Amino acid sequence: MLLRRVYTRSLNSRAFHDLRTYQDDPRWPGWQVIIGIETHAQIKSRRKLFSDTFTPEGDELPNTKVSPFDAAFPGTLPKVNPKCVDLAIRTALALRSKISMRSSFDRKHYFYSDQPLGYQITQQYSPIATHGVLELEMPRAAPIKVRIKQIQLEQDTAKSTFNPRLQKSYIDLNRAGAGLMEIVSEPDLRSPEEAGAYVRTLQSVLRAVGSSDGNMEQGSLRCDVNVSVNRKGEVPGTRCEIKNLNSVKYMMAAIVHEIKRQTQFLDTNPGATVPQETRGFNENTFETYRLRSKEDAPDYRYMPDPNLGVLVLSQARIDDIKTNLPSLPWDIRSRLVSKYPSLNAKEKSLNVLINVNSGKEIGFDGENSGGAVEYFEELCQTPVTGGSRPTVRDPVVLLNWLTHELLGQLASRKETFSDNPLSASQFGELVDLVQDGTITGTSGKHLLRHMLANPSSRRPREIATELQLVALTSTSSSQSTTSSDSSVISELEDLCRSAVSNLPCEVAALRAGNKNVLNKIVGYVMKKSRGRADATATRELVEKMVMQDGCKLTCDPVQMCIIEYVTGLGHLRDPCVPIGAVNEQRKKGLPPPLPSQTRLANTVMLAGAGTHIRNFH
Ligand SMILES: Nc1ncnc2c1ncn2[C@@H]1O[C@H](COP(=O)(O)OP(=O)(O)OP(=O)(O)O)[C@@H](O)[C@H]1O
Ligand SMILES: [Mg+2]
Ligand SMILES: [Mg+2]
Repeated sequence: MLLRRVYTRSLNSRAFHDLRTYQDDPRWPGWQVIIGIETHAQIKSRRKLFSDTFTPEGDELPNTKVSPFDAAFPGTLPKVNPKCVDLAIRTALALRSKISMRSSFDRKHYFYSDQPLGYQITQQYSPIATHGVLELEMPRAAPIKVRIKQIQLEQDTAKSTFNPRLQKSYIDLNRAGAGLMEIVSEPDLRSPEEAGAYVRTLQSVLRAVGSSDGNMEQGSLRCDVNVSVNRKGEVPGTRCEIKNLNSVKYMMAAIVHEIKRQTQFLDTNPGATVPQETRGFNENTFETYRLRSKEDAPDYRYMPDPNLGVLVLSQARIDDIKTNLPSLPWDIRSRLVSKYPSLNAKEKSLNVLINVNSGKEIGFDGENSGGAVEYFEELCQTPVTGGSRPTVRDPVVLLNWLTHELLGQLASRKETFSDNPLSASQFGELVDLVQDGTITGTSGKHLLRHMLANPSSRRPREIATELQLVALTSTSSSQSTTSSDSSVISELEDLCRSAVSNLPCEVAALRAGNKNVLNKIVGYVMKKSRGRADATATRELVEKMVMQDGCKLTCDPVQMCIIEYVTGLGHLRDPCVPIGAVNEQRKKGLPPPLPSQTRLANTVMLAGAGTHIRNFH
């Protein structure tokens, strides 16, 4: 009976074109662009959709994670994995969809070597969820609501690789039968940028609920993009579908090329419609190319899968999943911003934190502890370490250290947040040491590197002392008691004194009023102190030492001019030397020529005795 049911394709043709007001785009004036995206997300379930074989993680040998059912042995039967269903329900709830209490599976027939069964089991006609919404935050524009047409469960295919040298195709069945969710949007997107924002937002939702890695580079998220164009006020054009895009960048480039191709076609063929095609994208030329036309489109001969009954869900199961649904990115963001208003200006870093929290390397079957947001909140809630009175930590400083330094250093160690060996209390203390001036920012980074490489439960202050990272500072600029003891002060003074005597030209230029060279002198001290010197204290000390003789020119202006000239500081603008002559020497790798005595004398005369040399420049 069921087998005889005839299925017809039905495209949801709600009047989407009048949902959004037309906005002219200067890149293609007079044209409206309509985009709808089909996303295939690998479900992060420990086992496959219809067999109890483990889902491959990507690093196993080919054909080692295959059950007889995945290899389509006759007589084997599918059995729905409830974990995949639960994760699809989580996704549906996060996308505010209507969950179907009864859904069913169809066979979509096509014959290809990566499809051992000869058909894919999917939910084309009675999907697990429909009528969802995904809201996109757009920079400098109102948020956009994208309707989700449906979410369907389906099987992944095997992987085929072609060896052109041997002219052979290899099939790896590991991926065959792994669980996928196809998330189909309504055609509510109007530009490549909106399409990019849609995929990124969807990724963050999938990661937040733990239903998929959403990783395009590794193939756990793949997109088919449908694009059509129409002239302002006209009905939507025919869509072309660009298959299998594996990065947001390529997807946006494919859309741009497709818009240009379709508008050009309509301009040069008045009255014609764009032929409906399935297209591919060439990652080298950034162009789309024809794969097949509507006429050659396969007839999938959909039919209900007779081996799988109706998938019936209970309200209690849905309610239970809803109660335990992890926080969604936008809820986390608004909670953090309302708690710590200064974070409002740190949108990018907040996004990084929230994305990490959702965990790129999320656990199987939705076991996602995430934890980055929790870690951050613990940092913020703990008062500054060691103070006599409890002082509140600055959330902006903590967020910067967490997203830039901690995550950056973990990434350079090829590790992720879940590998972080520092407790919130250790990391917080490290930031406190930098904030109170006990160690410099550079030393803080060094200390962090050391603590990541040598995990222990030791306190950062103890390690900093052991590694001799305590900042070199002066009494006047020091805020911390520990760092202002006489030994560190005299060490800084010694370093500054040595800089002053080792950099005579820079010192002379500084005396002449060229404040820019101060950075060079401070840099010298920094280097010699291995980043321990406090920059402000060093600046103050150097200036004091250099200016001890007074800021006015004490030496002969001619001599000063030569010093400035020889050091190359500002010689390009030195009226003593013609620029052509300087460049000529430069090309030969030689120092600039000395000015003639007469020119020099004129220049010095122009400067006037006692005037700072910088006045020339
Ligand atoms: N005029 C249009 N312009 C751009 N996109 C459109 C237009 N009409 C529909 N779409 C989009 O095309 C997509 C159609 O996807 P759907 O899965 O329903 O069908 P399909 O592409 O025919 O099937 P398959 O899953 O086999 O690829 C949807 O994302 C929809 O929003
Ligand atoms: Mg589809
Ligand atoms: Mg499609």
